[in-house]
Amino acid sequence: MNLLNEHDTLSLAKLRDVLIRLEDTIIFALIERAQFALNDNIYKPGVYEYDDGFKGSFLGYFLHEIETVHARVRRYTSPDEYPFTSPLPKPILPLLDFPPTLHKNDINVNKDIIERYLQDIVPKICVPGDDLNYGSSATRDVECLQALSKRIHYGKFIAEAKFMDPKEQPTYIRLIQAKDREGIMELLTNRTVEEALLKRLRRKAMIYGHDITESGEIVLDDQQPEQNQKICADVVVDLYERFVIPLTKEVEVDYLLQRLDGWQAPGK
Ligand SMILES: C=C(O[C@@H]1C=C(C(=O)O)C=C[C@H]1O)C(=O)O
Repeated sequence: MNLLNEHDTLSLAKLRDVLIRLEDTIIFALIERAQFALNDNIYKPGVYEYDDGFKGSFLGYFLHEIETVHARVRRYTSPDEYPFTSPLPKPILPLLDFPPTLHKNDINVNKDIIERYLQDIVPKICVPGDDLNYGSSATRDVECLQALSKRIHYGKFIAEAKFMDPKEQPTYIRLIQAKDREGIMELLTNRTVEEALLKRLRRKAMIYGHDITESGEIVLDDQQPEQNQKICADVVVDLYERFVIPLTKEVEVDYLLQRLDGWQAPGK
């Protein structure tokens, strides 16, 4: 997808559209996970013994294997990040001329995201207990984590777009040079966008979380409103409010703090 605007810099509007689309991905991934019980055993180390000596939980093993494949494959498209000794084929698609850090970690699930997902989200969306669907549960966890990680790491692109806004750039440069984390955070925060997002998310979670009949009615049981919701809208809103948005902004600030390293403003 082309995320550039008419000046060939990243378009903030297009990036925001991507984040809106990712809301759907995340809600549906959570709905998929919520079909299965908590299955705590997949999060405990020592339940299985792995052939290759891996120590950790079943989910940890699963993620480790998946990320290894991603890293192996990705070196063809982002060779700068993988200092392998053998020469690598040139990427088929030319990489956009962004700072190399923009490409890093865009798929890797990081520790913070995993911890908060396991402590805060899974116990709220799954019934406690064990239905022995370990493979299915772990697969859904991987999908949730990848979607969350992607969304949160999009903060780098968002931050780049904000930095390239000519009206804002001088202020960003001043704050970055002063290493003023709070000032950068304040400048990149857009409360109107955040409020609109949370409202939209609640409606989406409510709508996507209900079945719809062939004539288009939403199946609601007034006697048991909780029972026929596949996912609780409050949990999804809370997830974004306390976890997804703050981490995205953290990524934005971290990205901007290193934005001037080795950079010269055009024309200087
Ligand atoms: C992502 C952006 O930056 C910030 C983070 C937001 C988010 O994570 O949803 C929303 C608005 C901004 O406060 C944006 O401006 O769109």
